[in-house]
Amino acid sequence: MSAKKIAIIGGGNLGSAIAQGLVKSGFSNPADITVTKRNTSTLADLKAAGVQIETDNAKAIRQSEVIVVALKPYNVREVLQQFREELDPARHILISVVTGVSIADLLHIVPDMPLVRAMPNTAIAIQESITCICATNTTDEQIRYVKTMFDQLGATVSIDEKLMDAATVLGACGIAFALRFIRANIQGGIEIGFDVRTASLIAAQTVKGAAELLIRENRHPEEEIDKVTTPKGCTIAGLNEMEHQGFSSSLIKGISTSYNKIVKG
Ligand SMILES: NC(=O)C1=CN([C@@H]2O[C@H](COP(=O)(O)OP(=O)(O)OC[C@H]3O[C@@H](n4cnc5c(N)ncnc54)[C@H](O)[C@@H]3O)[C@@H](O)[C@H]2O)C=CC1
Ligand SMILES: O=C(O)[C@@H]1CCC=N1
Repeated sequence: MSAKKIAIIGGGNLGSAIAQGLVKSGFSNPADITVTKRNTSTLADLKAAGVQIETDNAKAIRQSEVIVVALKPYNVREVLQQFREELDPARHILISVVTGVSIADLLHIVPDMPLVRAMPNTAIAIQESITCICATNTTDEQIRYVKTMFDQLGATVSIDEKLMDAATVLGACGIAFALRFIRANIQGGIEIGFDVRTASLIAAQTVKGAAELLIRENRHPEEEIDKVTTPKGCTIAGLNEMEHQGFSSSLIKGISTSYNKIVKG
């Protein structure tokens, strides 16, 4: 269990998912986590789990050593300005999970801070995130701490900051892309005869199995696809029809559109 106290500034979708993961993993004692939000009514479950809920960011920062900033990109600068006097480079580590706001931008507001940019996804709530990280002004001990924390909440990859926007699309937006793929499978499953609950279970477990084949066995997708596609069989017939309809192309174009949205606005 982590001895450090953690403040999560912005208890929205991602901020509260991080708090849930920290509690579930046992990495932090719930009482050592403070989540802030202006309207705290949506944080009742975290409160019931023993997490401290606050509206006062300055107070949360004063009582913590690790500060996770989970604010929207458009208000992070303004809110960070409001509590920057509370941040002490000798005491605090700042972790920003904010999309598209660079280390240079953040250091402009809070100079000299040990700073980590991290890009997790919402599966962090159940310790299944992939979290990409990069850091500046951090000691080896601080970066080890942050990596250990995110390792408890899934898997961690250290990347160059220039890949952070790409990490956002592939890892964080990727949850929505994967879920839309599963939803389409469920809709197809219902059309060919399953009730929605059974179709959902089969579709989700099948995607989980496919992912585990890659993660655990370190295989290339096409190697596994070859094992499924019987010559003249139904899999290759379906796959080819999907490709004629632009399946891979639409995914690649979607990924590149998401990326351009971050980079070009
Ligand atoms: N939702 C996701 O899957 C992911 C989001 N991100 C990034 O994480 C950040 C947060 O995203 P979400 O959680 O989706 O947004 P959100 O809008 O759900 O959460 C932001 C929270 O900050 C709160 N807030 C606003 N002003 C505040 C203040 N002065 N003090 C304390 N709290 C304040 C809002 O009430 C809101 O609950 C964004 O920068 C987003 O791009 C990154 C990866 C994944
Ligand atoms: O859609 C967004 O802008 C944020 C960033 C990654 C996931 N959600």
